[in-house]
This record gives sequence, C-alpha cells and structure tokens, in this order.
Amino acid sequence: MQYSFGDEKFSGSLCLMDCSHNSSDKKTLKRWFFIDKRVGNLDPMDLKSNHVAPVLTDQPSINKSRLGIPSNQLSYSPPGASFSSSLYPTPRKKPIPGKLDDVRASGWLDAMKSSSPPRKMITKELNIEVASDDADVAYRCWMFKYPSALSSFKEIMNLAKGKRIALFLDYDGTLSPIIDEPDRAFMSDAMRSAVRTVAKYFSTAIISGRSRDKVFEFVGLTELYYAGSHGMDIIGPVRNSVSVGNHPNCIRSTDKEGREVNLFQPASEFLPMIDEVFRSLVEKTKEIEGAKVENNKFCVSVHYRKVDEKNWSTIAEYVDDILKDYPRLRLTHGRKVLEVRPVINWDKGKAVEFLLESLGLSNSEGVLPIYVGDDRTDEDAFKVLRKGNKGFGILVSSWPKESNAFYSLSDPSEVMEFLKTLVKWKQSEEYVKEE
Ligand SMILES: O=P(O)(O)OC[C@H]1O[C@H](O[C@H]2O[C@H](CO)[C@@H](O)[C@H](O)[C@H]2O)[C@H](O)[C@@H](O)[C@@H]1O
Repeated sequence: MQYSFGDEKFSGSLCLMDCSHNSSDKKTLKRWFFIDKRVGNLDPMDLKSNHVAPVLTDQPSINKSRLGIPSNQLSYSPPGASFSSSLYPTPRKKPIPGKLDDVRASGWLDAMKSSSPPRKMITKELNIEVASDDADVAYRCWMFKYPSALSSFKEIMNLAKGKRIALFLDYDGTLSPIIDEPDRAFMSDAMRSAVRTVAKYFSTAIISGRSRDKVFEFVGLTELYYAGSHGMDIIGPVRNSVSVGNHPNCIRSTDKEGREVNLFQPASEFLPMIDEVFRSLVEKTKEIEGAKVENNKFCVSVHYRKVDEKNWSTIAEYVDDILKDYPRLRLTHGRKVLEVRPVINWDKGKAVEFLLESLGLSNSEGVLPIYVGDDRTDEDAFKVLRKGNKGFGILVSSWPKESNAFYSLSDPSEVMEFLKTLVKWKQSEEYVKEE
C-alpha cells in the first residue's frame, strides 16, 4: 500500500496496536505503526492528531524500567509464604449435562481451533487491526511489543549485571520443535549440547507438561533439575529450607544417580484418579482416527493434532463427559492438546517459585530468573516473574500471540542461539574478571 504524509510517499503497511502493555501509567495506549516494506523498519505514529504523522523516534527501549519498579520496591514473599497457602481450591462444580452444547458453550471448540490459529484470527485476538492482509506485518508489530531476546541481548545482560541467572526451560516447542507424533519429539544433539553447556554456568531446570521420567528420557542430562506434569512432580536439591523441606508433599528420595534429593509431588493423592481417567479416555477415543491419549503421571494429554477437524467436537465431548464424573479434575488447553489435571493451586509458576527456593535463589535482589516457553501453561510462570518483578519470560512463537513474557524468540533454533549467546557472555565476563 502507498501512503502520503505531506509531500512524501511511503510504501508499506499501517497497523494499529494496543501498547498499553508498555505504558507505565497503565492507560490504554494505542499507536499506529508504519511498516516500511523497503527497509523493513517499524515506526510508531502518534494517534493523538487526526492525520497520521510519522514519528521516527519513540522506539521503546526495553531497559531496567521495563522490569518496572526500583529494586527496593520489589514485592517479595518471605520464605514459606508461597507454599503454605492451600493447594486445594474449591472443586469445579459438576456441570449440567448437555453434550455438544456444553462443549460449545464452554468455549472448548473455539479454544481447540485457536490452539494454532490461522494468522488472520490471531491478529484480531491481539487487538491489532491490520490495514493490510500481510501476516508479516502483524508479526513485526507484535515483535515491537515482544522484542527478540537475541537482538535485545545487550539489554538483557544489563539487567543481569551482578546477578545470578536462573534458567527455566520448557521442553516441547522450546527445546524440540512441535511435530505430529508426541513420542518422537526428540531434541537434537546440538540442542542437548547447548543445554548441557548453559547448565555449567547457570542453575538450569526443565519444566514440562510431560511426565518427569519422559522428559528426562528425552533430555538425558543429569546436571539439570526436572519438573514434570506441569510442575506437579519436581526433583530438587536437598536444602534446609522451612518452606521446601517441611512441605507435607515433599519427601527425601534419591535420583537416578543415587544422590539425595527432595521429591515434591503436590498432587500425589490424584494418582489413582488420573490413572482411571487415562484408561477411560484411551477406551473412549480409540475409534477416533489420529487421537492419542498420553499419560503424564499427574495429568493426561488428549492429542488431536492428527484428528480430522470434523471430529474435534467428538473428542471435546468425550473429554467433557468424563470430566463430569470428576469434579476435582479440570481441563486446560495446549497446542492441539486437551490437558486433564487436578484442581490444585499448583502450576508452572508455582514450580518456578519452588525451585528458586530449593536452589537458595529466592532472594530476588541478586537473582535474575529467566523462563523460556511457548505454551499457554508457560504463561503461569511468565506471570509469576512479571508480577514479582523478579525476572522475565521469553515467549517462543513465530506468530503473534498475547503473552505475559517480555521478550520473544521465534523457534527452538533461536532458543539454542540464545543459550549459546548466554554462555559466550558468561565466559567473556569470567575472562574479564581473571584479567
Ligand atoms: O510443557 P511442555 O514441555 O511444552 O509440554 C506440553 C505438551 O507437549 C507435548 O505435546 C506437544 O508437543 C507434541 C510434540 O511436538 C505435539 O505433537 C503436540 O501437538 C503438542 O501439544 C506433549 O506430548 C504433551 O504431553 C505435553 O503436555
């Protein structure tokens, strides 16, 4: 498209983006952005005036102020506070039966369809009104809100100065690309080597929706900490911390290497129930071509990536039917997957807090936790870091989606690049210290 501003002509696209996210006074702030196709730049334009005038400055620089409040005003829960609250919120009310209507009314089908939505739909969802059809435009607008962690690396390192980085990594879609067959979602040797090296320099944990055993089998590195079942199954170091060691769901155990560890399983009482639901779901969905039910120990995944879209409502109905008999279980949506999990006050965000405490890193002043993830369940962790002003999330996505993360990376290959860059930076810092 061609636009005229005064005497000048520009070729590119305009989009209107909600920037309230970056607005310090919390006011709704919408800005026009101009994407110049020739040079690929992105210029915000002030909306205040009636005619749209190009403003060439005002690129939001994400510095410490983006992490918000000065460090002396950081909100910080004293040890124990995060874990002592009840794990058991009021169970979900038994819904009134109604089959497909239930599934439609509860928005399941919409959520299923949007779990990898076509680009036009996402742009609407994100409050971006695109003046052109160009998906690339929307993505570049989005990148303005969630800048690349690679191109913002200097800025990130400024935030990390004098602090210990604690790294939390999701598995699927972050360390391994999303593929059709969940059992074959192996990570590459190059990625494994990058994770191994990064773990030499920074405390590193994997937090996955998969069972802890499964994710360990895929990653195969003993130098990391692992949390499976969306954080409901954690192995952490033994530490004499009141909130961790004395938690009723935390027991002493030994890991695969025979080391003494803390094993934390806040949903252990749900094990028989989850097993029962897993078997019922396998039985119910066995005739739906492409459906796959995965037992993730404290939760169950019902995959529909390979199911014909016309059968998605049937899958949703079956899961809904079964859940009606289990008011203490709930459903969350992932990437082409329905996830059945216990109604407990525990998620990936709580797992991050628990691990920080276990690692002796919960003093947010001297620690910068970074969480890298791609899925909706990772948002709980992003939120915890954002809310406590502790650190930040990096969303892995190659399409625009609303998030509580601060930065973005487009795919696992960029994640690997980021991990390598972190290591290089750390090595150069250590070299400077030695000099
Ligand atoms: O928390 P994560 O480590 O990201 O795990 C979330 C779910 O990931 C897996 O499913 C996803 O990846 C599969 C392989 O690429 C893909 O086929 C599927 O469509 C995705 O949803 C895993 O299989 C699930 O059990 C996890 O809950």
